[in-house]
Amino acid sequence: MRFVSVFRYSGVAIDIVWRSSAGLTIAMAMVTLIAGVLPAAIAWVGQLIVDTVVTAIDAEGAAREAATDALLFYIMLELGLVVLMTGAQKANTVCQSVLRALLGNQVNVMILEKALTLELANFEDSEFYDKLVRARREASSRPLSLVIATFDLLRDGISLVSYGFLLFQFSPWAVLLLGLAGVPAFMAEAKYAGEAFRNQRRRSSERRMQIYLEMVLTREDGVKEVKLMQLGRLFLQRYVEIFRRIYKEDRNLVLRRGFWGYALGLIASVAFYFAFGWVAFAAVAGTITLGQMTMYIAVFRQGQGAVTSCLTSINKMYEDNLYLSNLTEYLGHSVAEPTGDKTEGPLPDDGIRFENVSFHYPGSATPALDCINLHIRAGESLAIVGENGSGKTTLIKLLTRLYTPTEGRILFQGLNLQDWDIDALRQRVGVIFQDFARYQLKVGENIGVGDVDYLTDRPLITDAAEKGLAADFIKQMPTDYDTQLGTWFKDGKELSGGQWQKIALSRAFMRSQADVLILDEPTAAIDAKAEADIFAHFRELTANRISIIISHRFSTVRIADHIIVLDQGKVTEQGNHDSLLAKDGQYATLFELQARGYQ
Ligand SMILES: Nc1ncnc2c1ncn2[C@@H]1O[C@H](COP(=O)(O)OP(=O)(O)OP(=O)(O)O)[C@@H](O)[C@H]1O
Repeated sequence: MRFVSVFRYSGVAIDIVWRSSAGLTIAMAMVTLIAGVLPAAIAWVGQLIVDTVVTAIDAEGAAREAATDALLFYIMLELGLVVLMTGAQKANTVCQSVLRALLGNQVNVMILEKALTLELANFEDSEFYDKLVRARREASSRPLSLVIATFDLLRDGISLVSYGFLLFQFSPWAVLLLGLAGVPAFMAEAKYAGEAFRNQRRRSSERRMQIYLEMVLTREDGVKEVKLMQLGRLFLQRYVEIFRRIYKEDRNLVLRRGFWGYALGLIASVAFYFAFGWVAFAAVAGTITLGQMTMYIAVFRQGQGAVTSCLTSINKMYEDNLYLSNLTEYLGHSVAEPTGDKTEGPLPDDGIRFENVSFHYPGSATPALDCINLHIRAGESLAIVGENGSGKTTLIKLLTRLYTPTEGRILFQGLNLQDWDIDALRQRVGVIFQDFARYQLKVGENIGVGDVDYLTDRPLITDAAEKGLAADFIKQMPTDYDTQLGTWFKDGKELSGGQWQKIALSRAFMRSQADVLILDEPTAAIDAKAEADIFAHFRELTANRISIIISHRFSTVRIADHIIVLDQGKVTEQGNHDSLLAKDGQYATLFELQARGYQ
């Protein structure tokens, strides 16, 4: 039955909460139990009070005195129970506040730890990425909210059972009436909450588009084009259209839900006044005392309140389940086995070999790389040229094991990349991609992250900055290497595109120990003179290492020992600059085109 599904993730949520703090979870469970039983106990003592008052009115002498003593005792008892009850409620709120902070952190850490184990491909999968973003967005509230709703449901369940127990003494039919009167509203709520839950799930991609449009319209990197190309109205219109579609569905649901909630709520009211009359006439007939009458009426009213409260909890649980299903799917995502434990290869001087390597991006029909065979010898510099989309960056991604070849294998020092310990492999390879990171950190840290072991090694960082030609402009910054970069944080300095590239290049120069250094079009925004200087440094640094450069500038490419031309994922030509010119093929054509442009 669908209703049972509201409990589906309660176990998961309780487990997460338990791991945040076992003590607080137990405390919350105890408090729930107390808060569940006490209302019935309070109603029961209320009955004793009224009956004792009636006895005291009728009694005289010693009997009256005994009755007033008893009355005093019951009032004190009632007071004690009420104090306990409010204490339990307060303790519950306190536990929730403390747990909220602990739990938010716990869930966020779980999400981020998982993110560290994921592959690049996961981040490029839109649905999966959406799960990650949504999991993070509501991490601090949802698991606790589900636990609270579950506990509230239990508390109301316990209250209902204890009310039932009291009512049973009046008549089993009254218990049945209390139960049955709530059923229609219960069923309707379960149905509509379920529908709302499924709607939300189905709309996930529309919501994602809205979030994306919000981002483009409000973030600094999108705003420039939005203004200049006058895209604001268009995007806003799309945003509103999505809202309208969603709103229409939601409005219909809210109207139906409201109507049935009212209609079925009437059944509960009729049932209550029927019970009222029944109990009152029983009191008039003398089958129950005045105290019992007050108690049964209170119990019936509170019982109906508990039923309503159960409905609210179920409703919340559906929403929270949506979140938890997202979180557990994300956390349960199976991660490819970390392969390999070797920290060096059998042939240290063998360099890198691609043997019949092909690669398809997930869901793509055409291969991004098609049967690549390549040998990069130790100490050799390689340049890769080719048109946009020819597969240059993909080749680097395979070499750094961000992806695994679909066919063939890549060997480094005579050992298949898959057999390398991933950390050992990445220690040996330094790479700066064209879409390098611009960390909103200090300048020194932005360079130091090139080798985290030397994150704060100022002499090394200064040296790397000199080689990357960043040192000059860093010296002119307010607090040189301690200057905050970017616009996100206070006193942050924004850099020009070329300056950011120089920072990224300096980061590459931190990797002075790496065996392979790769620059993927890192100099596009850098002026020609600076580029020549940087490559002179790069050559110096990589004299005995493998260096790989992807560039569209032939002035850079021509100095490489070996050049390959990629075209639609295939190596179409290879050799050095002179031999490729002599071949008079694609390389020669591209070279001439560029050279002519400079004339
Ligand atoms: N993450 C990805 N998912 C799916 N396809 C991709 C992905 N990245 C690249 N591709 C596709 O793979 C092919 C090769 O892309 P790649 O980025 O390797 O080209 P490139 O030669 O580096 O191009 P450029 O000179 O523009 O940087 C392209 O057809 C591209 O559409």
